[in-house]
Amino acid sequence: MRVLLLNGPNLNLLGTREPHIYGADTLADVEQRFAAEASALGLQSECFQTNHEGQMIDRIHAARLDGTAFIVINPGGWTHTSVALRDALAGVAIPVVEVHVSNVHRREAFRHHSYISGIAEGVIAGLGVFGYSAALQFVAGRLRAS
Ligand SMILES: O=C1C[C@@](O)(C(=O)O)C[C@@H](O)[C@@H]1O
Repeated sequence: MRVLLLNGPNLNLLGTREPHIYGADTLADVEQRFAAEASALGLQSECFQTNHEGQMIDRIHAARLDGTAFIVINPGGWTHTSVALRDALAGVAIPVVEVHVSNVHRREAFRHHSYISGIAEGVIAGLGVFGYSAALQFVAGRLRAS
């Protein structure tokens, strides 16, 4: 069973970007932990980050054909702007967990709306980078049950 971790724009800057909001862990830390935890749960995983919306949409389309059973995605700023990203996720019909490092609901009003939440199985926000691990635990339980 393969889980795909997707990170959108600016998440390559984790660890240096606004650390008071996003913490000190880098994207490499997050991806290494995700791969190790997935493997311990008996899951295959792949991690992908891009700052380019079209590349993200192409990666999501490819997931339809590469055996991806679940997508964990932090869509970054596209959360609040991208109908196209939502359509791509809905179009491939792979279940999705949406993760935000920060508590978007405690931040600026423009972060309160997500185009992704309406097509996600669940949403995690504000748990820091632990949110990725929490998502993975949920996914492992779901895949075990199926
Ligand atoms: O880039 C990001 C990161 C974020 O998705 C988060 O992980 O908290 C929250 C978004 O509002 C923001 O644009």
